[in-house]
Amino acid sequence: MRIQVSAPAQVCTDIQLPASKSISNRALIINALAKGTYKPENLSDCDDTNVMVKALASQDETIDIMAAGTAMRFLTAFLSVTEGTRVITGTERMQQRPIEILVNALKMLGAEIKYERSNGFPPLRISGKPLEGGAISLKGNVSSQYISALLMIAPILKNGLKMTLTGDIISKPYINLTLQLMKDFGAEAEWLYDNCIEVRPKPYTSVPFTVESDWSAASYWYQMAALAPQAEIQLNGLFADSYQGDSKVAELFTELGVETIFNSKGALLRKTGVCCEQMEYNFINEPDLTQTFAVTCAVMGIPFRFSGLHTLKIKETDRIAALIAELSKLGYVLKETGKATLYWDGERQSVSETPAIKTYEDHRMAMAFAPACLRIPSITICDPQVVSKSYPHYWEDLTKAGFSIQQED
Ligand SMILES: O=C(O)C1=C[C@@H](OP(=O)(O)O)[C@@H](O)[C@H](O)C1
Ligand SMILES: C=C(OP(=O)(O)O)C(=O)O
Repeated sequence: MRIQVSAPAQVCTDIQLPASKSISNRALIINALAKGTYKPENLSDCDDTNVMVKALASQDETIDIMAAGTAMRFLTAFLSVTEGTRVITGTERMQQRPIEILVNALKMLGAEIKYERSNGFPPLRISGKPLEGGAISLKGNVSSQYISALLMIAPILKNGLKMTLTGDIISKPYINLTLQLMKDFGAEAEWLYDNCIEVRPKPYTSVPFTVESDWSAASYWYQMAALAPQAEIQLNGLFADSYQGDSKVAELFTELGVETIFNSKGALLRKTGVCCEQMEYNFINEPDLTQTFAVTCAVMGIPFRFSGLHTLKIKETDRIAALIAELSKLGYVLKETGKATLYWDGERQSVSETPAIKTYEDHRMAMAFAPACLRIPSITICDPQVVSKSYPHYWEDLTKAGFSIQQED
């Protein structure tokens, strides 16, 4: 299926964003480990959270988490300390996303995990049992989800956990998000040094918990505010003092002419008309914002240099290759250096007459490219249903904001 998206003359709207899937999935795991009496409130209704809810409720031998990286990694650790033998699997792409660093760390702690197909990749067969804990060391430069997964089970390990991370730590705000939620549920967990975290053996306590709106989802509305000739967008459920690292988007978009005014309902986005001439940023802490900024800058004609993109190749798709391929259809020639950097120096080429943007089973490709129609007559997005991974009502929200969405054959 494909849709053709075209833009309204201005974007003035009030949007209830989806809840954060990162927070939802952490709250669900921690609440299960706390044997919680309260159910976390305002859970996301996206695919990645739905698979987690289902996995935690089901007694089936096989758990299919589809495309949800957090569910795969968090449940691998959770099942290692939960009685019973289960097989955990996911989509074809999930079976290509590495998990060896996490599996090896869990095995060092005594876990029983076997690869069902290829070494280093899901599906996994896990036989859960109580683990002792202790000191481990693992790479911190591949996915922070491995670290979050280990941290969340640490309070219930007999000796707690002392974790040393090697290499440059990537996606650190997500590790801090995990520590924050753990503490909200009564855990004692702290950074001891820049590369070492200690978690005491102290069981979680069940507490009422409400999930915030998703700042990564908010980024597409910032994009619309930057690209629209006129815009005033109210995003509900966001907080200035957020748990999420992607709240950095508010500061970053000031460079692209959007200011944020926090109010009792959330954040109000307004145009300032003041933009930078070029943008340089290291996305090591906010990898999920890269597509938003690459598309926005290109379409605004702002050359950019984005570094710290090591992890983009192992996400829902190779996001660097996908950005280069799809932005070329809109006439922008992006280049990649060997050093995990993607840049655009202003080079243009002829535009496809009817650009149809492929989404490669990646929700963020669909969500980041659709707003480009604010600067071109219309854009076609292939397989638009991918947005359900994190933002199921994205197209409904665009329609509410005045965009026209036509299904193509
Ligand atoms: O812990 C999390 O909730 C996430 C961590 C990040 O992954 P990496 O740590 O693999 O970069 C991010 O890209 C993902 O969307 C969500
Ligand atoms: C990378 C992402 O998700 P995950 O790794 O959890 O599949 C994402 O949502 O952009």
